[in-house]
Amino acid sequence: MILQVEAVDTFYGETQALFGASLSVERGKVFALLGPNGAGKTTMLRSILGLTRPRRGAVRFDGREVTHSPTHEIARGGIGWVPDDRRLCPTLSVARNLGIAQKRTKFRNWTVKEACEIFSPLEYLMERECENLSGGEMQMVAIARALVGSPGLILFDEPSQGLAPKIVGDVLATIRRLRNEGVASLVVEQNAEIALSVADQAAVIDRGRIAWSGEAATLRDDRGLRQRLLGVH
Ligand SMILES: Nc1ncnc2c1ncn2[C@@H]1O[C@H](COP(=O)(O)OP(=O)(O)OP(=O)(O)O)[C@@H](O)[C@H]1O
Repeated sequence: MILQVEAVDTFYGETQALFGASLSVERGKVFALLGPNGAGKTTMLRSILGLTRPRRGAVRFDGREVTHSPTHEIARGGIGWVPDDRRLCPTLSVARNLGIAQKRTKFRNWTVKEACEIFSPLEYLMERECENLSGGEMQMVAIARALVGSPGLILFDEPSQGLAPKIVGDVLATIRRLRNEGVASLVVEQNAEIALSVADQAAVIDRGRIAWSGEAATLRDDRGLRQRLLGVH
């Protein structure tokens, strides 16, 4: 396993958002965490990165406990993050945004050039300031930025949000390509159909508790189960 989250309880002040939530992501595989608005998906990602620290439970990345490590150290260890609002430096060029994110880790080390070969349209945008990109282009830059950090695992927060169907297709194809390159992904999505189309394993979170976990194919193929867990067809 590249990531193990074990029975975490995470709070915002006195409000508990995760209740004994556990999940495990296998090396080089895609894991989908599904659930409705406010279920705790983003909180799970924040708990893994130490942005909102779990009060109880443990987070292990690449065999090492990181529950109490500073966020920058967790990221440097090889966890990439693609936040739902992208968080690019708007006045800097694509090249600068990627250049400042470049890191070496024990995992495969990616140069800016190699990351751009995965996302071929980026080559033509390198000198463009990020504030002048379309939503889809920003998402591609945000993924490339995660990749030049040479991660063993990338956390995707709602990667389809606000994107046209064609661009969503490109993002899914990219997640599949990263998988072929041995990079694992944890994809948090409200849209189960989209996430299940790329996932190997999946879990459903409901009001801060993991309600189901198993093979993604089981959820993909069982309409009744999907309906019961997610209220969708
Ligand atoms: N900064 C915060 N302060 C207090 N409560 C918060 C904060 N952020 C999230 N919460 C609460 O924690 C719970 C889980 O929220 P979270 O954002 O993790 O859900 P989510 O599944 O990612 O939903 P969405 O898809 O709407 O982002 C919700 O009840 C939310 O209101």
